[in-house]
Amino acid sequence: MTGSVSRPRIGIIGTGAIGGYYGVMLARAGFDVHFLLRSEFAAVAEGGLHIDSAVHGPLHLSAVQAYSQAADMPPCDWLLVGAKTTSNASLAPLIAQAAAPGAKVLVLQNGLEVEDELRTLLPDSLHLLGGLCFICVHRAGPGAIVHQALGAVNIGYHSGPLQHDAAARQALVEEGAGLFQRAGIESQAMANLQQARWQKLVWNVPYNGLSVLLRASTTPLMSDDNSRELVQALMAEVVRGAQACGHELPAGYAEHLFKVTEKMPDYWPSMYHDFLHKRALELDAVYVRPLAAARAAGCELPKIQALYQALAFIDANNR
Ligand SMILES: NC(=O)C1=CN([C@@H]2O[C@H](COP(=O)(O)OP(=O)(O)OC[C@H]3O[C@@H](n4cnc5c(N)ncnc54)[C@H](OP(=O)(O)O)[C@@H]3O)[C@@H](O)[C@H]2O)C=CC1
Ligand SMILES: CC(C)(CO)C(=O)C(=O)O
Repeated sequence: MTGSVSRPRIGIIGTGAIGGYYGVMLARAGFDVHFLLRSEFAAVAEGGLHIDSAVHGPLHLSAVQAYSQAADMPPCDWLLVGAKTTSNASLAPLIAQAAAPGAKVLVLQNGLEVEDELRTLLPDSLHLLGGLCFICVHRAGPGAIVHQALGAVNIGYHSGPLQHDAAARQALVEEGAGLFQRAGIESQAMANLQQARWQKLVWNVPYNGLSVLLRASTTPLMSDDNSRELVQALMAEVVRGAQACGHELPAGYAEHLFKVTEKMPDYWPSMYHDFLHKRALELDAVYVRPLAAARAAGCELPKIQALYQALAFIDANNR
């Protein structure tokens, strides 16, 4: 038995900052949420999930339906993937194990083409969607998540049984956005997932990489003339790359994100946390694939290329 249409069963594949935050919000809204964990399983099964949120105050989900094996999870109607892109290939069998027939798999990750590898490894009967999270969250300890700001999730359809039925595809994406909206989270259905992914890269390409390269969070990056100029130049290259690939981003989008960042609390992007904890950096998703896509469209992005080369060196020497 899966959940009902009005109360679908939701599985979280990878309960870190993103998976934990959205999973807790959905559970608090009354959804039947099941959490797959790895290193933090024992701590969460015993003590629950704690969110220290600057927006909602302290939140505690005490009775967490926690699993250390996907095979033990009940069949889920929606699966939210909250692990890093660097582990996608190894996640595919876990997703398939936890999926109800015809389930919707929503990949809550940054980067370009992150669904492509998963698609080849998942059954054709599963819908694959991408979700772009505009949020500042990080893990502070086992089962402990800090939510500093924002929270919206924009969703688009990638592939699956509805690939050739635009109206049904749109309805499914709206159903996904509706889950988040019912949990008080802003969520929009995006008509074009690839464009939405390029749009998100306008933020992640400069700030994720520069935080690692310069060991600097957003406040110092936004307080220095040289780093401000570099952020703007990198943003402009992402916009150019997107354009070369056929995605005209909304006018003034880079300027808008630059201003949003000036108003954000001081923030260390998720790539910096990976660097700090000696985990693999999401370089393929955030740099390699956008660079390759732009190059294939005849567009070189030299500043992003240089940033990537420096990060690849740092990543190789950090593990
Ligand atoms: N943090 C943020 O503010 C934002 C993050 N993003 C994107 O969201 C994605 C997730 O990032 P984030 O939440 O920060 O990452 P985290 O490192 O906090 O969380 C990843 C989680 O996945 C778990 N995991 C990985 N592999 C498995 C597995 N095989 N079985 C079970 N659990 C597994 C990890 O467990 P373990 O502890 O064992 O490693 C960890 O709990 C990334 O693509 C990131 O770029 C997007 C927007 C904002
Ligand atoms: C841009 C930001 C900080 C929130 O909008 C984010 O989503 C990220 O860290 O990837």
